[in-house]
Amino acid sequence: MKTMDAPRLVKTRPLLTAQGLSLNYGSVQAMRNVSATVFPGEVLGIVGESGSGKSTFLRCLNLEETPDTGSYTLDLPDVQGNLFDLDRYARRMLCATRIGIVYQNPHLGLLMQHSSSGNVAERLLVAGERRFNVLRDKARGALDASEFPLERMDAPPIDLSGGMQQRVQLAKAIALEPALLLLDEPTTGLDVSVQALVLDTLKRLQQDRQITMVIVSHDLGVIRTLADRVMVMRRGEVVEAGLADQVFQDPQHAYTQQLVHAKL
Ligand SMILES: Nc1ncnc2c1ncn2[C@@H]1O[C@H](COP(=O)(O)OP(=O)(O)OP(=O)(O)O)[C@@H](O)[C@H]1O
Repeated sequence: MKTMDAPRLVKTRPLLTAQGLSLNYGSVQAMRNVSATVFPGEVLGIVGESGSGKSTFLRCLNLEETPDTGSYTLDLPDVQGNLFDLDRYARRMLCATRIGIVYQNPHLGLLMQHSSSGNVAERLLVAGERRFNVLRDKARGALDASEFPLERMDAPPIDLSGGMQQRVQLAKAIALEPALLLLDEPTTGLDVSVQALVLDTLKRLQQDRQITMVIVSHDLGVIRTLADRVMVMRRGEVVEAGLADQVFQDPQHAYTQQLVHAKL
C-alpha cells in the first residue's frame, strides 16, 4: 500500500488554486464550477469516466483553453493574478518555462519527425538558450532523468515505441524544471508492462524532485500509485475530493463507491 508522506501535505500556501471553473462547448457543459488546490510537491489525481471534463480542466491549467468563468493562480514569485487574464504571449512564456505537460497522444506534444533530443532542446530554445553544447547537455540530462535510452536520443519519436515516446514527452516537460507538471493519461494505450515502467519513472521523478503534479487518468491504479489527493469528476462536476487513501478506503459519493468497487 502507498504510504502517506505527511509533511508533504502540510504546506502553508497552495501552489495552484483554481476556483469556480465552468466551460460550455455550445450546449455541452464540459465543466461546471470546478475548483482545486494543489500544494507544493503534491500530486493531485483526477479520475472520472470518459467525457467527465478531466482533460478540459487540464487544458485550462495549461492555459490552452479559457473557461467561461473562474480564476487560476500559481503562487510563484514572478507570476501574479488570474492567469486566464494573461495575453497569448505571456501564456506561452509561462507554459514554456513554468508548466510542463505530457499528453496521452505524443503527436500533440512532439514533433514526430525531429530527433528526440531536438524535441527536448526546442523547449530550452523557447526559453532563450542558444548555446549548442548547453542545449545538447541539458536535453541529454532531461532524457536521462526520464529513463530514456540515450543511445536513441537522435532517433525521431516516429521511430520509437509508445513508451519511449512518452519518455521524450516527459523529458521535454521537465527540461526547464517546471513548477507544475500536468499529465493527461500518460500511460493509457501502452502495454501493461510498459505502463508499469513509465509509472515507476514518474514516481521516482516525483520523489527525487518533489515536482507538483496534476495527473488525469481513468485508471484508478495509476492514481492510487501516484496521487496524494484525488478529485473525482462526473458530468463536468467534482463529486468528491480528498486525500487519496481516504477516498479509496472510504468513498463517500455513490459514483466514487461504484468506481472503487468496480476496480476491486
Ligand atoms: N473542443 C471541444 N469541442 C466540443 N466539445 C468538447 C470539446 N472538448 C471536449 N468536449 C466535450 O466536453 C466534455 C468533456 O470532455 P473531456 O475531454 O474534458 O472529458 P474527459 O473526462 O477528459 O474524457 P476522456 O477521458 O474521454 O478524454 C465531453 O462531453 C466532450 O465531448
